[in-house]
Amino acid sequence: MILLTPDEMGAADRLAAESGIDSYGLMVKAGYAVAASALKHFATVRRAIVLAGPGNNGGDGYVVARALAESGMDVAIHALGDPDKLKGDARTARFECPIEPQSLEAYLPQAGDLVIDALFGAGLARPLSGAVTALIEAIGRKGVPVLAVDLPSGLSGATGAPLGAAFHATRTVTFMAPKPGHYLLPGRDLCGVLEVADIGIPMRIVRAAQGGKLSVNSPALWRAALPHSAAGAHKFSRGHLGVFSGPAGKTGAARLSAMAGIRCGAGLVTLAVPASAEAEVAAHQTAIMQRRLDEADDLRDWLADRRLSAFVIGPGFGADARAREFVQALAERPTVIDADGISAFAEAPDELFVTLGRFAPHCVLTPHQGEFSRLFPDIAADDDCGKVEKARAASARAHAVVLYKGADTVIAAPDGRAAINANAPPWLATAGSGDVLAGIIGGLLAQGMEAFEAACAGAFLHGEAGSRAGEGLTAEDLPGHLPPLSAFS
Ligand SMILES: NC(=O)C1=CN([C@@H]2O[C@H](COP(=O)(O)OP(=O)(O)OC[C@H]3O[C@@H](n4cnc5c(N)ncnc54)[C@H](OP(=O)(O)O)[C@@H]3O)[C@@H](O)[C@H]2O)[C@H](O)CC1
Ligand SMILES: [K+]
Repeated sequence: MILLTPDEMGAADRLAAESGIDSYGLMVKAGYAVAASALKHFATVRRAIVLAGPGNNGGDGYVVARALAESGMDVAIHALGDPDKLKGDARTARFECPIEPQSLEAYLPQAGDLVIDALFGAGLARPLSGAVTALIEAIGRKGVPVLAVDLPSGLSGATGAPLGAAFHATRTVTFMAPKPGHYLLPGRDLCGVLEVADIGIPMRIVRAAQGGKLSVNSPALWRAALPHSAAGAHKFSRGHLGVFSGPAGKTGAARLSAMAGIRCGAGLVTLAVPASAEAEVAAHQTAIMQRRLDEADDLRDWLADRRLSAFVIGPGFGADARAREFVQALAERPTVIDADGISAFAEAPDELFVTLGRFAPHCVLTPHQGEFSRLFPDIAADDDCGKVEKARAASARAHAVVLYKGADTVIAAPDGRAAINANAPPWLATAGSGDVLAGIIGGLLAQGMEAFEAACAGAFLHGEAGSRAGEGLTAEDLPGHLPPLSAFS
């Protein structure tokens, strides 16, 4: 599913106008779509209160008010600012609406109301005023449901972060394509249930306006890149994944990665284990192979085996000089660099970026927020930048695919492609869950998938496994609940 930033949506509007599509017609369709949603989902409310802002979002609100009044609903409009100053389509909408707007201050929220939030949408430019903030709080205290037009007012459609206060909507109706702010947190929560209404801008125009190659993560993005298992495939033709274990007492994380890698189809998985942990790992594994590997020299010997097609390093490994040395040796081949593999470079991130820059972008970095801040402190601290832009900037700098974890995981490639993952159930945030994710991606890389597609597919499969395992899952449950890849091809 395509995502458009508010700027790209503006470009789509302009392209639509240039191709002769009437912009007021779009506003009317937008308003009627919101009214239809109100009638369908809030049938029992006593009256609808349209809060209308000074721009085209407000214009949509006047159309909603007219449409609801035509259907027999009791409707009032409360306008922010002077309605006589409305311009263009919003002015037309105001004068085609038979209901005279009252002031915003005159609205006192009552139980039984439905608030239609048409204050600000794509044009929000600064935090909401104190008066609007107080009204949002009063509406919240009364428990009045809110249906937001395009975006809950106060929320940035670009970043998913509120500029100050913002409405917490019950539902949001947006137009043509969702915006990043509908999927990134906390925006996703502030939107409530999201509806996308077709207001008649042709898809060719929507696509032409989409500069940034951003989508919601779904099988459509990576289905064609999935490894297909030919009936007679030899185990080596399905790839060989190497996973690096930590020392004795710290082997669980790598074992989880290894299990996930074999479950998602890698032909062979070998755990590379320091001598101190050999007995511990051997006591746990059956299908996974094991190899003693202590020093970087042992690693270089192992790398002479060209059939090793991908690696996972980081889970439980230890964030030390040895981790740096291993990552530097592994970067020539597709490798998932997770956890300690990332933190090991906290003092010298450029060392990692220079190493990764020597090769094609076939590695995947999987930082959570803390690890991201360690590796990209300046990008992490840029409050003007949303999570998508942060992941993109990090990916370009690191010459690797970056999977920036969280309940709204973002995957970005150095060429600008990006996807927001939205299928993770809340209970997926549990100890060891990230180790499983690293193993899934490693398993897909080992089977020859490109890094961006493997990371997107990995995040999606991880979310699916979490949903299938259900609430109360532990990370051990996840590999066994991975759907077969054939379910998506
Ligand atoms: N194709 C579509 O998606 C269509 C969308 N429509 C709707 O149009 C809005 C976007 O309309 P726009 O006029 O660009 O922007 P807004 O209505 O969201 O807001 C702009 C006005 O608000 C003022 N502003 C901004 N922030 C604040 C604030 N914090 N406090 C007070 N005033 C604010 C801004 O004033 P400036 O001084 O900054 O210029 C503008 O006056 C989109 O969201 C859809 O709902 C079309 O109707 C149909 C096609
Ligand atoms: K709004």
